[in-house]
Amino acid sequence: MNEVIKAEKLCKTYNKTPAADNISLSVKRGTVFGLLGANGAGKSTTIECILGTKTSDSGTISILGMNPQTSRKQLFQKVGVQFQDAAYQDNITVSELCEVTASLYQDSADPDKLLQKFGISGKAKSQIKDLSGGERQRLFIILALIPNPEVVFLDELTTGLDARARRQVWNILSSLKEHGLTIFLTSHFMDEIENLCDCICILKKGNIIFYGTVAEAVASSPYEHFEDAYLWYTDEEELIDENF
Ligand SMILES: Nc1ncnc2c1ncn2[C@@H]1O[C@H](COP(=O)(O)OP(=O)(O)OP(=O)(O)O)[C@@H](O)[C@H]1O
Repeated sequence: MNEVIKAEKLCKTYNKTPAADNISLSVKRGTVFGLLGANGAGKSTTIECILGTKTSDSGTISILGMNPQTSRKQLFQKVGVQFQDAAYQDNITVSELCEVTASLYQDSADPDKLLQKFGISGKAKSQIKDLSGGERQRLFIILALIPNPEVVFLDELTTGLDARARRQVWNILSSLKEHGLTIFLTSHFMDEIENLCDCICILKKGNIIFYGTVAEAVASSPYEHFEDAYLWYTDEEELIDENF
């Protein structure tokens, strides 16, 4: 099956305000899909509806050919999710958390190898509360990869990582993609999007305002650089100008 994620006419409203308004998207196996938009544009809402952790008001969703609402157990084994601000017991160590996570899956990856790959094997015995922001962020990506997932959702992928760690994460994800992993990510860093994404979708107030490749986004804008084009699509440039 080539189409790993398919959402059609997805709608979700909070107190009569649409957070996702008629969202349709499709993600092919072994590709990286980037969902972009300013704070509050509707990215998390869309992801949560796709994952089935939020119920959409209308529309249809399928992941790996399954309905996320009715096939939660099967999907749990095949879908990895990186949580932001996940609430973990603070006095648990990195290796304990990895082991507990691995025990939930039938075919888990070796946590020690992942810790090594992401450069935090030296922190295996550290408690979660003692990790730096960047180390926590890397740990959250590792936890999402422990299920050996077919598709992984990475929310604000490298927020808090230093330049070297970001490059390292990009390289690891590119190599996992080469091995067939499908990646659905959000990020506020346009260099990251340019580097990783095969296809992007830009949201504004719950609506899709651009869908296609980074090159197409630039070509359909008055700008030469993707970040300028992105700000143009989202009107963030105007907001910045107004503030000065
Ligand atoms: N549970 C909720 N109840 C009411 N409004 C909500 C709820 N969750 C989100 N919203 C609103 O829906 C809109 C979309 O929020 P969402 O979290 O999906 O945006 P986002 O693009 O993920 O933002 P960010 O980049 O800041 O994480 C926002 O206006 C937000 O305030």
